[in-house]
Amino acid sequence: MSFFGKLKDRLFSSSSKLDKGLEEIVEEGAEAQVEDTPETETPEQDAPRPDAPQAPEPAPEEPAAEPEERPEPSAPAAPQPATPDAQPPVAPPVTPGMPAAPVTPPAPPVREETPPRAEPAPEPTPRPAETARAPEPQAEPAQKPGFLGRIFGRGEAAAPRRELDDAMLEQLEELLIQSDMGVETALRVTANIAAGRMGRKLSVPEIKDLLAGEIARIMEPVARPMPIYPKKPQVVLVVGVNGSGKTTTIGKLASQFREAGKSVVIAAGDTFRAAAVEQLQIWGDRAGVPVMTAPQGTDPASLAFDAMTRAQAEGADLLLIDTAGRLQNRQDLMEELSKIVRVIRKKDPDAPHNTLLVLDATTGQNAVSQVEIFQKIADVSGLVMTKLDGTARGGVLVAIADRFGLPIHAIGVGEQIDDLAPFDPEEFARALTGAEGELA
Ligand SMILES: Nc1nc2c(ncn2[C@@H]2O[C@H](COP(=O)(O)OP(=O)(O)OP(=O)(O)O)[C@@H](O)[C@H]2O)c(=O)[nH]1
Repeated sequence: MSFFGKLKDRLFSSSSKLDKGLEEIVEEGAEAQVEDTPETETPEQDAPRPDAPQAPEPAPEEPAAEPEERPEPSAPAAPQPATPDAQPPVAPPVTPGMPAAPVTPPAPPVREETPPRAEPAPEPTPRPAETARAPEPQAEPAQKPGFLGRIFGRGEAAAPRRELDDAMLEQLEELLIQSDMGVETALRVTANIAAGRMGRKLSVPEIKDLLAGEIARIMEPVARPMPIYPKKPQVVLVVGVNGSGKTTTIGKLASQFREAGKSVVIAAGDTFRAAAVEQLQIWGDRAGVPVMTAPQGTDPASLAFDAMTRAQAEGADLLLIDTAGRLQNRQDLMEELSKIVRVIRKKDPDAPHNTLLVLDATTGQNAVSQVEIFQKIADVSGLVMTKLDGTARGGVLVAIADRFGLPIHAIGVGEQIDDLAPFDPEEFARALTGAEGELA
């Protein structure tokens, strides 16, 4: 099984939730009109056809309403020409399109870059929402006749279809909101799906493909591997609430970097919790990477300074610093993090070169407020979303991408050391929606 096949299998179970919801929505208004393909298989040039009588019968429950009252649909879910500028998000050996790294599998979800700091974090975050909106509505048929041929019925058998009207759009919005996609994003996605399709009859697989296309479009701009600089050591500060998966992610990253030929040092910066330090030591052993610890209660900044000194002395490529995640006392945490930063900057004014925020997908919308908070207390440069395996709440990543535009460097898809995968927007969109066809 290919890497991505495996990933898809393990990637969360949101699709089952969406699946069920979509089936209910379509079946609710579905006509048993199965053989009425003539109307649907040759969609006219995309002009909204609110009044177009679609099928001989039975009449749709509600006449398709004017699309105007929806948030302005800006992008037809027109087939994207595979985002010409989309870079392969990560550098796993099996990722198509990546320059075959000299290093062998599994390469870390990182990318070699030249300039130190300065640019990476605040990358001109084109609001993905904006980017997500395709420039202009274009006529679908002209772009993907094969896809439309399939979507609109040619030779397709008995999939129930429902005419796309306002009521159905509202239900779709609701479903997406329930899938943790957030209100704004859900509205935008459904508006884009509606563009040029009002009055058309859609089946569940078609809606999934459309949804997946919209989601992939939102996620593409943020799918970026962690930049790697020629700085020694490159300092990566790892932040996030307790239990989000920081320790595990540090272990997985350390292992991947090592396999990619980098020398790594880990600093166990959550010095107040003995258990956290022990866990990190276990992960360090697994990854074959030294873990610097300090007696319980030591000032984390002092440990970070020592770790920096050691990493510099040893010429280490990377220093991964774990931190505490006690948001209960935000002020303390903020001071602790700023002190760590102040201290390591004495050794390297550009450090930390990356500040990774680790988020737990199972917390749903809570992850959104964690991004907000950590952006305030730390200069977050990128995200890792953990526990996407087996949760039905992966939709929150779409909301986060749409709202914050922070790069998503990697995703956690299990508890084992190699369960850190590069973030692939299309794969993610398919897994989230259960889409199997060509993405619109
Ligand atoms: N299924 C799954 N479990 C994960 C993943 N990442 C981490 N976990 C589990 O989540 C739990 C918490 O992970 P930790 O790495 O200890 O989290 P932490 O943020 O370091 O937590 P503290 O040590 O309390 O600060 C552990 O049981 C991990 O095995 C993932 O991607 N998938």
